[in-house]
Amino acid sequence: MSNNLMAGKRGLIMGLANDKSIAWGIAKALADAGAELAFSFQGEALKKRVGPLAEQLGSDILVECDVASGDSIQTLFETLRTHWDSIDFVVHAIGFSDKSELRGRYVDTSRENFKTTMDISVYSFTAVCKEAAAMMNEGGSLLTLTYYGAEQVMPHYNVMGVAKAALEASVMYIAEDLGKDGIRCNAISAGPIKTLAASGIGDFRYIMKWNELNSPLRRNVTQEEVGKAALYLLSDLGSGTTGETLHVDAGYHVVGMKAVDAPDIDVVTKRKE
Ligand SMILES: NC(=O)c1ccc[n+]([C@@H]2O[C@H](COP(=O)([O-])OP(=O)(O)OC[C@H]3O[C@@H](n4cnc5c(N)ncnc54)[C@H](O)[C@@H]3O)[C@@H](O)[C@H]2O)c1
Repeated sequence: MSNNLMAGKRGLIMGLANDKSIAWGIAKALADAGAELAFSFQGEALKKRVGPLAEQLGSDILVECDVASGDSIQTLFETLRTHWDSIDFVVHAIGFSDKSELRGRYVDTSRENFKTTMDISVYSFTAVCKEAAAMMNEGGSLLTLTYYGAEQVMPHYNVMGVAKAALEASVMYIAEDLGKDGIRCNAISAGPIKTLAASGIGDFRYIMKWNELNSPLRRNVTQEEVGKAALYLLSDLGSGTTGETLHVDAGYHVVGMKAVDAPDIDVVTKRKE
């Protein structure tokens, strides 16, 4: 399904860990639409995974960046400037929390993990947007990834839910700050997808099954579907949209109660095992 929606556009993908990452679904859709891509990766250990994937999409700009460090974010953009004069888009597909706190009660969250979760999952997007905007012209587009746990309580999502609520609020404030320069800022609220980060969330299989049985489309979404929505928000198709959190969740966010045709989840789980 190739198209030219991103022809002539250059952008940075942050948060690619492997071919299950949401960032991979987005990167593929953008490359397919003609975008030129650069990738950042968290640490040396990930380089050997991210390198071959970037190569598959014709990219040879690979820069290490740990978003916990302001210097590292600055170095990333300085390095990008040595390759490109300007940038058209950034995808921020990064989140982190201590997985021992992604189960049990939110009320037990430690101060230390609260701060780390907010720093990596929320502040980093703001810091990245500031650096990216300085390299962007009118028409620039910034995108982050969020989850429904920001709006409603989801089992085990705990402090990540609080962080995603803050991230969605950041999207609105960034949209206002940068809108005057013709730069847009949006989020995609993706339904549950089996990735490395998701495997840290308690009972994730149960959450996936519940969504599959109860979302209006009666299935889960794929990385590719998130990629298509990202293409809309990052290309000129989305030129009138900013400050938005777009749900790509098979419609799950509109549901208020278990579907009448959804079987009892315990029965399903037992039948599978
Ligand atoms: N998988 C889901 O069900 C789901 C649903 C909605 C939203 N999201 C969000 O999508 C985004 C991408 O996650 P994913 O599910 O693709 O998992 P993933 O594990 O593939 O990606 C998470 C990425 O975050 C990066 N990261 C973590 N700490 C970092 C740091 N300090 N510096 C730089 N990078 C760091 C990791 O290196 C990894 O590449 C996250 O924000 C996640 O919360 C995921």
